[in-house]
Order: sequence, then structure tokens, then C-alpha cells
Amino acid sequence: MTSVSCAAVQPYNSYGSNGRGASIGTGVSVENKKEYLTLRDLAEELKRSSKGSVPQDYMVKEEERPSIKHDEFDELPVIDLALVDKDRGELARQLGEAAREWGFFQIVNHGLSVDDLDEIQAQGMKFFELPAEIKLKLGMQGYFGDNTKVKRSSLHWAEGWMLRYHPDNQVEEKIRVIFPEGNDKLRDALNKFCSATEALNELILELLAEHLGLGTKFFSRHLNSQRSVALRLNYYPACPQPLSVLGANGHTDGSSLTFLLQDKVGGLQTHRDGQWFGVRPIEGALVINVGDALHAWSNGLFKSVLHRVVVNAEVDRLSFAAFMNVDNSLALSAPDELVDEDHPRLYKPFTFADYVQQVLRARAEEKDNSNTMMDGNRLLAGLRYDSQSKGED
Ligand SMILES: O=C(O)CCC(=O)C(=O)O
Ligand SMILES: [Fe+2]
Repeated sequence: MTSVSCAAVQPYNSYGSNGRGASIGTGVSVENKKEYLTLRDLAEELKRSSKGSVPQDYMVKEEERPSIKHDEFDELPVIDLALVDKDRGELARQLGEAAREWGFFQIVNHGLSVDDLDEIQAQGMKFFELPAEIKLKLGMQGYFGDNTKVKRSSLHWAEGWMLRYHPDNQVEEKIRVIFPEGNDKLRDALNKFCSATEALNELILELLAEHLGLGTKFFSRHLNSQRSVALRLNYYPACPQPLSVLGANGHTDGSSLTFLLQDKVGGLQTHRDGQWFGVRPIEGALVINVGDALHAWSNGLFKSVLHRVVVNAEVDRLSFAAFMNVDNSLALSAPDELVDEDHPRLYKPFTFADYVQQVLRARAEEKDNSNTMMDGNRLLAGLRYDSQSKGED
């Protein structure tokens, strides 16, 4: 895979800059930004020195500032996957309704135990706790958190580590960059999370197809050797001014489905009926959301919902996201079964590569760093039949 298609795996997290750069602004007492190589270093310094304030560059616009705190939650559907053996039809109904109504849901009894999840998170946290010089060895392609360069990730008050899992599993190779002698525990943790979520992805795509009355393999048939999976570890250090920053700006994912393991802290928020709602951390659960690819493929029936991350002043937060993407060349065309007079075909058939072009075009046109740029509805607008769009050429 080329680096472009690697970027394609998750447009929000992988493309371009949020334009804010990472230089230390006027608001911080820190003179030399190079002393604080990573965001974690800067956050640690702010924790130590009570006079420090968040650099201007990290502050978000007034209208984007969080109004709901990291520990205020709404109830998303929680779906018990153990139903698969008892009543597959009922499980398909629950998943389908959640994907249509909410675009976000949580699953329990999915096969990864609480101990497995704790171990995965412990290994992930150890990565972010490494000295800056070691993390920086990964370079700007996959590690987001270098404070000395213009920030290339749209994630904001966050460090991130992005690796490809399919095709060609980069886990071992990337681990060797930071641990030349290898690190079996970290490798096993990352591989376990990805392989388990890949299997769950296949099952859930099958159940969602069944819910829509399509052949079981309608969405999952592309999961062959060309399938595309990326892993992202997100680390959000505690921030002394949590209401002035965002851990992640509002965005949708480009995936078909995204599987998220969040820790106990909370901070993920979804947009619903014009408001933001916090996603409650549930021990042992995984959060799943529909991405832009599945939204378009289901003729808009499944929702790709805007989400963001808020941070807090007390405690760092960690999350693992596995993005289940579609192959660049796969034509995403809604099946005839989902099209009738009341549900006209919304999108022209497009490939994921076309979608990536849309994202790049939108980013190039981005003038004001507005977070709505990352809204799938806007990104996909040029691919709609009813658009007057510039996206047709
Ligand atoms: O950390 C989270 O809760 C969400 C992260 C996210 O949305 C992403 O990485 O795309
Ligand atoms: Fe996301």
C-alpha cells in the first residue's frame, strides 16, 4: 500500500494539518518550545508549574469550546453479543436499530475479557510514557505529538500513534523502531486488539446486512486479503484549562465501522439533535461507530455521526481505535434493495479512493479551520446525486 492509501484509512486522523501549528503561543510561560518535545512533556510541565497556561495555539475557537464536561454522559445502546447464539435475528435488529438511530453503540460479551482489555491499555499507556526522544523516532508519519513541528494531525490536545494492521501488518516493524530488541507484550497487545476487532467487524457487518434484508455477506464480502485496517492509539494528557481545548475536534471517521476501547475516564462525545453527549465508559465494553463508508454504502440508512473528545484537568485519558476501512478500489454503491421512491439513491457510486480525493479537496479549500470540515455530510456532499457540486469533476 502506498502512503496515500495508508492516509486514506482514516481521513480525519491522517490528513493535513489543523493549521494551528504547535509552537508555544503567548499564553505560556515556557520560552523555548523545544524543551517540550511532545505534548505529554508540555502537559507535565504545566502540571508542575502552576503559573503555566495552555499555549494559544492549542486553544479552540470560542464557539467550539466544550459545554459538556468529560464526565457528563448520555445513554447509548449497550448490546449484548452473547445473543448471537440464542437469537441472531434479535441481535441483528438491535445492532441495525442502533446504527440507524444513533450511529454509535457499545457492545459487551464480545470475546475480549476485562483482563485482556486492561493488558492492552496498560501496554498502550507504557508507549506514551516513553521518553520523548524514543517516541519521536517514529517520525511524523505515524506518531502525532511532536511539539517542535507543525502538528500534522487534526487531533488536538492529544498524542497519537497510528499503525497499519492490514494489508501488511506494521506492528512488529514499528515496535522495532522504538524497541530495537523487540517488545513482545506490546506486540501481542496490539495484535490481539486488532485481530479480535477484525473478527467482530465481520460478524457485525454480517448482522447489519441481515437487518437490511441483504445477503449476509453484502458488506463483509470485501474482507479478503485486500482489506484495510488501521490502529490508532490516542493519549489525551490532563490539561489545566480543559474547557479551552479539545482532545479531538468534531469529525466523522472514513471507516465502515470503528471499534474503540476507551478507559474509565470519559471524554468521547457524540453529536445528536444539535447537542453533544458524552459516551459513558463501561468496563469491558467496546464502543462502535458507523463511518462515512458504511453510511454511503447503506444509502444513508446507517448514520456516520460527528464526534469529538474533551479533556479534563485531573487525569490523562487513553483510547484505542481500530478503523475498519474498505479497499481503495471497492465501488461503494448502495444496493437496489435499499432504493425506492421514498428512498432515492443518495450517492453516485464511488470508490474509497474517490472519497479520499473529496477529503483532500475539502481540506485544500479549508479556510478557517472550521471543525465542520471533518463532517462526513459535508465531505460526501460532492458525491451526492442532489448536489450542485464541485465534487463531480
Ligand atoms: O478517543 C476517543 O474517544 C475517540 C477518538 C477518535 O474519534 C478517533 O481516533 O477517530
Ligand atoms: Fe473518530
